[in-house]
Amino acid sequence: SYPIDVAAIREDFPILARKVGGDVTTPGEGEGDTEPLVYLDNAATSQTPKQVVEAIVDYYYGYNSNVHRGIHQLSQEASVAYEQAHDRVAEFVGADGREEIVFTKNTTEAMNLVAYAWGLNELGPGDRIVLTEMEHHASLVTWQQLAKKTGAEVKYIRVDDEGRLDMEHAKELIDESTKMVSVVHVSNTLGTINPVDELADMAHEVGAYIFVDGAQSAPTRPVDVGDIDADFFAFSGHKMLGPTGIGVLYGKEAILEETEPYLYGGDMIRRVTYEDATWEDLPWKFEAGTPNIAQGIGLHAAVDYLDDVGMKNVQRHEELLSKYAYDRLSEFDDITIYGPPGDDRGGLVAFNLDSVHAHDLSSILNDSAVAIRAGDHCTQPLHDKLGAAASARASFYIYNTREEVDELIEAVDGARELFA
Ligand SMILES: Cc1ncc(COP(=O)(O)O)c(CN[C@@H](CS)C(=O)O)c1O
Repeated sequence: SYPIDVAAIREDFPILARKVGGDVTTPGEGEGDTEPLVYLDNAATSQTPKQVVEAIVDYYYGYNSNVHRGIHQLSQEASVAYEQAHDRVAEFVGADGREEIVFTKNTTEAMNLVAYAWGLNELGPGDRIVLTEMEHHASLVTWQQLAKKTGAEVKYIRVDDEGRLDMEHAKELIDESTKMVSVVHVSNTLGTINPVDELADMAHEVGAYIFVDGAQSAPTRPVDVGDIDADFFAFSGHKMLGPTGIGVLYGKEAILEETEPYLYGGDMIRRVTYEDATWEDLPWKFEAGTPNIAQGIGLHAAVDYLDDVGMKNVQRHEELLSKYAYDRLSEFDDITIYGPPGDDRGGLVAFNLDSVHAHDLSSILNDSAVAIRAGDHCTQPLHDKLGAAASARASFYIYNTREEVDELIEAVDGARELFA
């Protein structure tokens, strides 16, 4: 049975009562918007509950100020709130404390921070970076380009026909020359849930670090970075009920302590002379300039909201919806679904309807007020491997229902008839 009271949850998301189908040049519901929205693009970005918006409004109405600088009360209140947001996120992912939690713009920036603050100094010819064939461009392109700059080499763990990692191949690739293993926890295209704890052991056995891309896992299941033994773990606030403009890099304190910053400026320094500078304590050393304060406070509220729902309940809800969608899509022999079976995947299903290009399908579904994603989902090499220029993807979250999956199927049926 579904563990979440979706009707109650949906009350917290005004946008889910939206009607669509009208003019797109004027933002928000307007004339011609008559069809109730079915939002199934949560892997791209989730919706935002009132509680998060109100936390941000409270900040701007009540204690907006710059952090770590002013002595006046507003600045102290803003600083306390911003620091407590770090503490709350640390608790959410099982980090030891705020020293291990760097706020970034998003997952992409968190990846680049490690590549350029750690990788540029540590990697060179003869060193190996091990990725997987299912990596998102945020990690794949980042490490690929860093390898070009440093002379390191990149190797990709194979993905099998069911969309799972070939762990024998992983063992082969993760060798003594390996310095970094960067792997997506839950694939945003296949829905595959990777054995990141096993991969962490393999990396540590050869003295390498592991970077876990948690963009699709932190929002959708309990995460404990200690259990995984991740050296780095990244995720984005906008995929977990938070605002855009806030992401998180978790890093083991000892590693962050010995890593030089790569963005310089105010806030991240302790003492500056004309000759040199010394750095602020963690995590501030990695947060140069005025941070996204309101967004950090919004993320704090999002984490509180998710914890109230319960991450095990979030995971279960997603698994049930995803399996239901997988089973219903599997009823058709002209639909190709990518990734593992419906009972062994995260809360998303990427597929193609044989007779209809994914973009056309998405456009037709949009005509039925069903919002899904179509394209390569920032995994172009994976799509090349799948032999698909693009795919359609439905992705679910805590406010979606079985009835919405039925609407998806009905709209796909309609597209089939249109192109039959
Ligand atoms: C596994 C994974 N890793 C990194 C990112 C990047 O997150 P940012 O907040 O954009 O930095 C994403 C975001 N994937 C979106 C946009 S391509 C999707 O529709 O699938 C992701 O899914």
